[in-house]
Amino acid sequence: MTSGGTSEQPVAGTPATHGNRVGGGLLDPKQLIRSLPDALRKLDPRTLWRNPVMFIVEIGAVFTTVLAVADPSVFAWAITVWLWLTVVFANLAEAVAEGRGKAQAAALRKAKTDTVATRLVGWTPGMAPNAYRTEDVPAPQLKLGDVVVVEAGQIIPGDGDVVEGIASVDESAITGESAPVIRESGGDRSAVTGGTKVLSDRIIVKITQKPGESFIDRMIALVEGANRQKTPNEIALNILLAALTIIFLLAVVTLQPLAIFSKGYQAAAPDTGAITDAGVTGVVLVSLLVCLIPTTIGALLSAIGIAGMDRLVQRNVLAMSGRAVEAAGDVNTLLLDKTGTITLGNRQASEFLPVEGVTASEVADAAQLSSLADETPEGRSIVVLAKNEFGLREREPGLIPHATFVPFSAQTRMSGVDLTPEDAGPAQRIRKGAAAAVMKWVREHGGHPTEQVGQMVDEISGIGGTPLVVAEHIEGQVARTLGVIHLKDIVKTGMKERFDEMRRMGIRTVMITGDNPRTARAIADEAGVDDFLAEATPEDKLALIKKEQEGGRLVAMTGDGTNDAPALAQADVGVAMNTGTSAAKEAGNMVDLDSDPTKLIEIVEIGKQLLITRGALTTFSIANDIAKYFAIIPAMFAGIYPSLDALNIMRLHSPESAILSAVIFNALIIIALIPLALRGVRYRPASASKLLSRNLWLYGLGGIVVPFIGIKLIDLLIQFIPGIS
Ligand SMILES: Nc1ncnc2c1ncn2[C@@H]1O[C@H](COP(=O)(O)OP(=O)(O)OP(=O)(O)O)[C@@H](O)[C@H]1O
Ligand SMILES: [K+]
Ligand SMILES: [Mg+2]
Repeated sequence: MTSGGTSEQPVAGTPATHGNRVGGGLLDPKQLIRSLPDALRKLDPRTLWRNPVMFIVEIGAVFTTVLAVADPSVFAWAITVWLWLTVVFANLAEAVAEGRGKAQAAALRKAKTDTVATRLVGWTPGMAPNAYRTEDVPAPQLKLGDVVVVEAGQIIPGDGDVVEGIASVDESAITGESAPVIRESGGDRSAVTGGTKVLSDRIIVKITQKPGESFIDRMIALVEGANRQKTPNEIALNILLAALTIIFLLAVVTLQPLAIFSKGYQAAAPDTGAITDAGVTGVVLVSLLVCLIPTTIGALLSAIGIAGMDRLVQRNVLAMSGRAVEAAGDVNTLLLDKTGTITLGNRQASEFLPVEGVTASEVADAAQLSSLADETPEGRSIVVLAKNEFGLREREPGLIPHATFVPFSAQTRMSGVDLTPEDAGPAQRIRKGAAAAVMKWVREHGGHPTEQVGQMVDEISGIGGTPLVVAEHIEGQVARTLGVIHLKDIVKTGMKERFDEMRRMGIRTVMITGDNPRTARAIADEAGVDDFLAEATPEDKLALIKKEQEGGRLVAMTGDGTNDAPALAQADVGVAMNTGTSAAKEAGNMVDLDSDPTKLIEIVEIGKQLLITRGALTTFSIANDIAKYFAIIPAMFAGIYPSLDALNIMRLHSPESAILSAVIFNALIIIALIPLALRGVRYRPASASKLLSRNLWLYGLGGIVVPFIGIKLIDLLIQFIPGIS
């Protein structure tokens, strides 16, 4: 059932005009307060142990609480309070990061209204509307493989693929984009999402979701961070942080005999709040430990990961795994398919070119006949052009007796029809498709494609068009080519600039297409990709990805078709277009709701930003801890070894105030860095080594200088607290 291909099809790639939830540089204090209950809940050791650094701080806080109760002092209680605050601040970072997805989850839940579906019983493709029965079932009861009909004004009851018809659909419930999109059977724009609304026409949809596993369900879980798992990189960093924690634990423990020995050796030295004849007090030991272990990055690590995912959601990209986001940051090669990705994708027939001895009308007639059951946009456009230019009637496929339609496949790269006339005349077979495929078919049936066909094919290819050769084989004769159909497709605007940007980021772009090498070259040149692969079958795409992945290189791929699915699954970053087929969406590890293939540039940027932010804050955290070491130790021991006084460059008020200041600074720096962790370090295209050295300087040096200033300022303030010596 062809509904005509003349409908205006919106251009994929219009960026979503989502509400700006990013916020400015500063953290809204209200956000902190709102997330406080969640942060307190996260104090539960059963959840906190997953974060080894903060878990140690919590154990330390429990320990100093016991000590402060047993032997109360202003100092002991002040330290205890600030240790607990350290853990709460860390939890707060994570809770705030998670909280940002909550509003969106609530909006998505609203889209999950329970509709009633009209299920078709005994339906087969091409069946007339009165040949099957319908029944009403509640949407949640739909099973995988059920077929439903959805008409204008109705909500689509579940995720699926359009198997018949074409409709405009309002997907704003999931994309936030109010412009309607076209969903149609046959092509690469067949997937529909439950909860979206059909605005016009009528479509038959085959349900592809299992009950309770809808796209919206998964989206909700995703934006809420419900099933977020640590990525391998995060786990590795956590192990490193845990190892550092153990090293510092040992360092602090060995400090004790040193302190006892020193105190005995320098018998004349007075007791201080930090060191007595019994050695360093428990409270001070814990404080030292907490200051030295990498609490800053330990507190912010998880928030950085969640924020990275969230930044993608804000760009209308759903990443199914954190690992994919990280991989995006390290991508070396980007593979894009041609039709619908680099070009607009509504390849339309524009001309029927006959070979000598054949009329254009004859080519049109054969082309139309062979396309009657062709549900691809190309096939439909051929039927429409033949009708408009030659007045050929649209023929219902069911009305032609003894016709067997041969559907298009990416492997054969042709489609057509086999006709057996009723009057027992010779059988006729018509094929149309990629030049190489059809010419091979002609030769296999005794024919010889003329040179003229080759010239026409080259001419169309040379200007970036897709030539479809039309051929016929009548029983008892040799096959012959009738002519060529010119399919026109347009390269999307702004592609060259985007690919230039990719090149600056160090990413190689490769276009892959099932089209012939000439067309491929013309489009590749116009779009400005680095390389291309033509006449690619799905297997070729997969093989290319595997080859690119050799030696540990990471490959990203965008695609929308079922024939892209194997490649999407193999790619390290597989971005499926939301408009694509369900198979493509299942295979990839990201879905772009805007169906904009150049979105990969932003995805790569966000991935890089995530990696850079994590690296920068790790550098800052470790530099920070080293600085604290030099702030506290001289202050502690200066009373015992007056000669150490030369090292005591910070001139802190007393050992006690030095330690308390360091603990307070250690806690406050977490809060101060939450906005940076959530927003991410700024990223501009540059080589990886340049970025690395720049960040080492900035965050390494900053990490050393900032605590000196911060601790000094806090020390100046707290010396006035009564009870602090
Ligand atoms: N409906 C059709 N009937 C016959 N031949 C077709 C049809 N659609 C496309 N073709 C031919 O088959 C070739 C391969 O199609 P395929 O969909 O695999 O790749 P493509 O659309 O050209 O490129 P891409 O991989 O970028 O989508 C096309 O280049 C075209 O020559
Ligand atoms: K620390
Ligand atoms: Mg295609």
